[in-house]
Parts: sequence; C-alpha cells; structure tokens
Amino acid sequence: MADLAQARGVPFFINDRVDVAVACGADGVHLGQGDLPPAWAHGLAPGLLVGLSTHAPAQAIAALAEQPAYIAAGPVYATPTKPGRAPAGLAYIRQVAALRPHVPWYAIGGLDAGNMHEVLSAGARRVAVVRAVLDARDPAQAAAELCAALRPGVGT
Ligand SMILES: Cc1ncc(COP(=O)(O)OP(=O)(O)O)c(N)n1
Ligand SMILES: Cc1nc(C(=O)O)sc1CCOP(=O)(O)O
Repeated sequence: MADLAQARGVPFFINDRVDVAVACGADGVHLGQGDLPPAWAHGLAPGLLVGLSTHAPAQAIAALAEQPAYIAAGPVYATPTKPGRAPAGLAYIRQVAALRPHVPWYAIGGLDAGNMHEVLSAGARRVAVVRAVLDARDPAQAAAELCAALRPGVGT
C-alpha cells in the first residue's frame, strides 16, 4: 500500500499504530482522542506526520498545538460507521472554521454528495468519508460525485 500511494503522490497514513506506520514506511499516523498522545508519536518517530481526530472545540484547540499534519472534525452527523458516537453537528464545523486552523482540516461523519453543501456552508473545504465511497455500487463514480459536490463549478 505504501508503494502504491507513493507512486501516485498520495500521502499514506496508518490508523492508530505508530509502530505499524514506521514499519511499513507510511508518511504518517492518524490518532484518535483515546490513542497514543501526539507528543509521544512525535518523540517515538520524529519524521512521522501525525493527523488527529477532534470532536469538540477544546480538542481542536489542543490538537492544533501539537504540530499536526491535519485535524479531522466530527462526526458532523450520526453515522453507523461510528455507532454510539454523538454527532458534533454543523455547529462544530463552524467553530473549527472560526479557529482558522493553520493546517488542513477535514469534516467527517455521515457525509455524502447530497449533504456536502451543508458542510461547505459551515466553512469546511475538505472532507473524509467512509460509506459514501465504500458502500457505493460504483466507488469511482461516487468519488467523482463527491469531488464535484466539494468543488461546485470546477470541471463543469
Ligand atoms: C481523517 C480521519 N479521521 C478518522 C480516522 C479514523 O478514526 P478512528 O480510529 O476510527 O476513530 P478515532 O478514534 O480517531 O476518532 C481516520 N483514519 N482518518
Ligand atoms: C472514522 C470516523 N471518524 C469520525 C470522527 O468523528 O472522528 S466519524 C468517522 C466515520 C465516518 O464514516 P462515514 O463516512 O461512513 O460516516
């Protein structure tokens, strides 16, 4: 996977596991609130990029102080991919946008081409999705529709 991503110029992140990220030559590791603290990841693997999940304004502020490569903000909507996790809502997206993060940030959770305009209106410019692509009958078509919804007017 690392080789495939590198050949296409796509950053390759491993979820949760710093050791696996280092072992496979990944560009970075994604850490949730219950995972290894980001400072530990930086200490254990100084060259490794670190992405961070956040679910509330205080977490976003703390995450942005940890030299992240990016942060994720969500879940915007309740999603079966994260059962039991309370939605942070569009209000949280507005709050993160108001922080004017100095690194890329991604809205996540319950997003698809049909509701993309809502997170765009709330200030997000990047999104991460699971079901919108993985559950689609035609994942390539679904990805193209997401790109079109994310950048209205581009390519039309
Ligand atoms: C951008 C992005 N967000 C979330 C994840 C994975 O998150 P997960 O480990 O399922 O949950 P958290 O504990 O991080 O909230 C990811 N890989 N990338
Ligand atoms: C992996 C993940 N992280 C979230 C967070 O809020 O940090 S929500 C989420 C699930 C996203 O899946 P779907 O696009 O199917 O809703």
